[in-house]
Amino acid sequence: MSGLLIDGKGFASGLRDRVGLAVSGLSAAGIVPGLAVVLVGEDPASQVYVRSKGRQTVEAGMRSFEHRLPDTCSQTELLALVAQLNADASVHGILVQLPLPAQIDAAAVIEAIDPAKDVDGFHPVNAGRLATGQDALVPCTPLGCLLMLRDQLGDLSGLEAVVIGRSNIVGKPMAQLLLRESCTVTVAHSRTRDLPGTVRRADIVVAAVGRPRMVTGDWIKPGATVIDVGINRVPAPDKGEGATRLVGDCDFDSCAAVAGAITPVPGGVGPMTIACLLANTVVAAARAHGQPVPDGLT
Ligand SMILES: NC(=O)C1=CN([C@@H]2O[C@H](COP(=O)(O)OP(=O)(O)OC[C@H]3O[C@@H](n4cnc5c(N)ncnc54)[C@H](OP(=O)(O)O)[C@@H]3O)[C@@H](O)[C@H]2O)C=CC1
Ligand SMILES: Nc1nc(=O)c2c([nH]1)NC[C@@H]1CN(c3ccc(C(=O)N[C@@H](CCC(=O)O)C(=O)O)cc3)C=[N+]21
Repeated sequence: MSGLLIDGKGFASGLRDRVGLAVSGLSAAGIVPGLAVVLVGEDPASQVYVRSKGRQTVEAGMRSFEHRLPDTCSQTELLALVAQLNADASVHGILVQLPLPAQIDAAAVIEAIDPAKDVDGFHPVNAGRLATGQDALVPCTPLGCLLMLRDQLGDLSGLEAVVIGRSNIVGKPMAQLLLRESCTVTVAHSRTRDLPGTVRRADIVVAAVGRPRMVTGDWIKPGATVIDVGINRVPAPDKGEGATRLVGDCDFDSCAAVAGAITPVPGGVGPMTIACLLANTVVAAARAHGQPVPDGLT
C-alpha cells in the first residue's frame, strides 16, 4: 500500500478526549450534557451502535438516556416520547436510530425533534441552516469525514471533491460541508453517467453508497484522499462457515495502492460518527445554557 492510512479510530479517541474536557468545563458551571437515544425494534446492528453510543456518552462524563420501543410501536407513541424528551431539560440531544419500521413516517419523527436538540442534524431547520451558512447542528457522519479531511489536507479550498451518494444523512450534508470549505463539489448518484470518469477527477473522494467494494483503484486519481463511509456486512467464508466481515464501499487494497490517503472500514468513519455525536451533544448543551461553544469540537 502506498497511501497513508487515516486512523479514524485514533482520531475519534482524541476527539472524545476533547469532548471530555469540554464536559468538565460545563460541569463546573453546573451543566451536565445529556443524550437520549431512541431505538425502535431489535435490529442487531442498531443494538450494537446504541450500546456503544451509551457507553461512550457515560465515559465522556455525560448522561445517557436509552429508550427502547417494540417494533410494533405506533407513530403516535414514538411522537409522544419525542415530545417528552423535547420538554426534558436534562436532555440536550435526541437521536432516533434509523431506519424505523414501515408503519412510522421517519420524516415526521425527525421534524418533531426540537432543532436545538437535533444532534443528528437531520431536521430540515438544521439542513437549511447548514445550506445557508448559519450555525447548525451538522450531521455526525459528514462532520467526522470533514474533520479527518482537514487534519489530512489542511486548507481544502479549490480542491475537486466528488461525493458518491445523495442521501439526506450523508451525501447531501457532506457536499454542503465541502462547499463551505470552498471545494469544487460534484455529487454523483445512481443516475450519474460515467461514474469512474467523474471520480477520476477528484482530489477528494467520499463514497457513501452502500455497495460493497464498488469503487476500485482504477477510478482513483493518484494521490487522491479517499473517505470510505460504507458499512457493508458481507459473507467471509475464509473465516469459517456463516462468518461475516465489514467492508466499505471502496475496494480497499486497489484504492490504497493509488490513493494518497484512505480511511479503513472498520476503524475509519464509523468511530468518528459516534465521537461527533458526543461533540454535537456538548455543543447543544452549551447553547441551551447560553455558554460559549467549547473549542476543538468542530
Ligand atoms: N460510517 C457511518 O457512520 C455511517 C455509514 N453509513 C453507510 O454509508 C452508506 C450509505 O448510506 P446512506 O447514505 O444512508 O445510503 P442511501 O441508501 O440512503 O443512499 C445511497 C446513495 O448511493 C447512491 N447509489 C446507489 N447505487 C449507486 C451506484 N451504483 N452508483 C452510484 N450511486 C449509487 C444512491 O443514488 P440514488 O439517490 O440515485 O438512489 C443514493 O444516493 C451505507 O453503506 C451505510 O451503511 C451510513 C451512515 C453512517
Ligand atoms: N439516527 C441515526 N443516526 C446515525 O448516525 C445512524 C443511524 N441513525 N442509523 C445507522 C447509521 C450507521 N451509523 C454508524 C455508527 C457507527 C459505526 C461504527 O462505529 N462502526 C465501526 C464498526 C462497528 C462494528 O463492528 O459493527 C467501525 O466502522 O469501525 C457504524 C455506523 C450511524 N448511523
